[in-house]
Amino acid sequence: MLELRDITAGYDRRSPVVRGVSLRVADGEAVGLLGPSGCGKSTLARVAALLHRPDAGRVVLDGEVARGWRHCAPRAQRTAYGVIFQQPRLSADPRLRLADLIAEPLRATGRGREAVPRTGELAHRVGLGDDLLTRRPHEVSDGQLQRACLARALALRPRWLVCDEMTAMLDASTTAALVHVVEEYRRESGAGLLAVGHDRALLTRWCDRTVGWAELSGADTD
Ligand SMILES: Nc1ncnc2c1ncn2[C@@H]1O[C@H](COP(=O)(O)OP(=O)(O)OP(=O)(O)O)[C@@H](O)[C@H]1O
Repeated sequence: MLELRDITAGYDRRSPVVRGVSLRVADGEAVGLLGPSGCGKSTLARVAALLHRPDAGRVVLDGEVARGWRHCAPRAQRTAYGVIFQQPRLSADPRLRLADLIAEPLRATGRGREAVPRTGELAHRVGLGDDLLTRRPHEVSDGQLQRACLARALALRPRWLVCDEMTAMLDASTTAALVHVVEEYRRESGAGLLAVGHDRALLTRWCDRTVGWAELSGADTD
């Protein structure tokens, strides 16, 4: 279970963007979080993935209260997540070839020896041809780079996926392909999913249930 308990978070303690929000994602469940632009969905998603320390409240991951954030999170908790953001160019090191980008989490956790076979397998899973793996981010399209970012997110076989507007920049066929990859992975691994977005039709189709920001926060938006 991934639990967000009474989370207050933001960038200025005097005016938090997330106020007293609670949300649970059960093991293996896919929850869609809908809300208008700027309401705080990404901030909450980053808190859920231990990437942003909340001002108040708790994140409880598989029964354990999270006490560290970003690089200070315990490795077992950090590596329990695969996170995919809206803009792949902001989350990809421009110097890395796609193969190295995909293998980054393996190398960072001392599993570099698995990198070559796993990279091939992951690239195949997300539909990236071998010819693209030697290119750098500026030499591929947004959709191709997002495929690589999804492969990277799956590299450590996470128990939880957090997709923050993963498909917002993509066309319909790439969107369908990436959602399919996530669902295929979830079927075989039992991973849970928190998918954030503002496309109601997509999230309703994709997730077991969707919740609106207003239901979480009592705000009158959504
Ligand atoms: N690093 C930051 N520093 C200061 N304010 C920020 C920062 N990131 C986001 N904000 C502000 O926090 C609020 C919530 O932003 P957030 O990105 O969480 O919203 P969102 O619901 O995900 O929006 P969108 O759907 O447009 O991505 C916005 O008003 C935004 O301007």
